[in-house]
Amino acid sequence: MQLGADHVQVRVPATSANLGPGFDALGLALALHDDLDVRALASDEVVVEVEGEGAGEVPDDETHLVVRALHAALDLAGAPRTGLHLRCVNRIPHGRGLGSSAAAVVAGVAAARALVADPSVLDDDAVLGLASAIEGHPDNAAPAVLGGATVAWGAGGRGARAARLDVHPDLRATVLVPSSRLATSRARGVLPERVPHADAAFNAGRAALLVEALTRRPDLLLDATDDRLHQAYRADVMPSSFELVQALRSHGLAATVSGAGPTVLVLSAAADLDRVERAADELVGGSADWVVRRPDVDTRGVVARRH
Ligand SMILES: Nc1ncnc2c1ncn2[C@@H]1O[C@H](COP(=O)(O)OP(=O)(O)O)[C@@H](O)[C@H]1O
Ligand SMILES: N[C@@H](CCOP(=O)(O)O)C(=O)O
Repeated sequence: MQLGADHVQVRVPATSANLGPGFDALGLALALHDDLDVRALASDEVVVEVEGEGAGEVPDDETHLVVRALHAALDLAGAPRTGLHLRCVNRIPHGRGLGSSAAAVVAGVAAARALVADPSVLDDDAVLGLASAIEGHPDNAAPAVLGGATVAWGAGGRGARAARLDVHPDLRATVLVPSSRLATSRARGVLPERVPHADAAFNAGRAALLVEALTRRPDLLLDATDDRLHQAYRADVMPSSFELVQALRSHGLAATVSGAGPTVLVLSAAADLDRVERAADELVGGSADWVVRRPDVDTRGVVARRH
């Protein structure tokens, strides 16, 4: 397989995984994007420039996450690894539970798909499978690839799979992003090996209800986002986020920890945005530790175009 282009641009969304009860399964794409400009070089040199989130922190060589994913995708497509000039404009905050690492991996794989002569060898299933294998979380990778809301699952030897849901046009997302970071690996490390059967049953029902709430009945969001499988276990490593989720829920708002935290996500109907804003203002308004944002739902997923 040869390359079919030497210059591509990629836009990839942030994602919020779990959405409460859908641990490791449900996710939502948010219109907060990283932009990448990728040029294949004739030499095997790798040059990485980063502006915005992660600048001065992430590697600037072939160990950079985007480059690693791009090279792995070229390998999968049977295309030669190439030198690269990668320029990233990053807006997704790192280590906050908004899927920055999944976005980086999906962007790298999508860039490879746009670079190779025959993109069909890397269809959406292959992109999702490879991205999940590299990053480990199909619940983030799936909405980053497909946009909208997604249900992801591991299909044994067939790798990760996902179904896309069209979210209700009235669904709105508000994120309360703290200044502190929490590595996903740390937040996974505090989870128990086993959970009570009753809690598993509780979450199965709520996750099923959440599909209905996301797509047809936003009025059900408060009940549908309740969870017993991960957030309480993680409270000690993100006490402020856990308290904030509880306080928002006591106001009747569908708040959850976003991904592995510490960002807090509030899902609501458009008509309830004023209530969300007032509660956020009451709870974190004026605090230098929290930024409140209201990204649209991203319906496209990753987009890559050749130049
Ligand atoms: N755009 C990016 N480019 C390079 N590395 C990235 C990028 N985004 C995330 N990473 C890596 O992933 C780490 C964050 O991953 P993780 O702990 O899973 O948090 P998140 O919830 O943001 O995905 C960063 O510290 C960085 O090492
Ligand atoms: N299901 C995972 C999701 C991790 O998302 P991230 O955005 O925090 O990386 C988990 O809850 O561990």
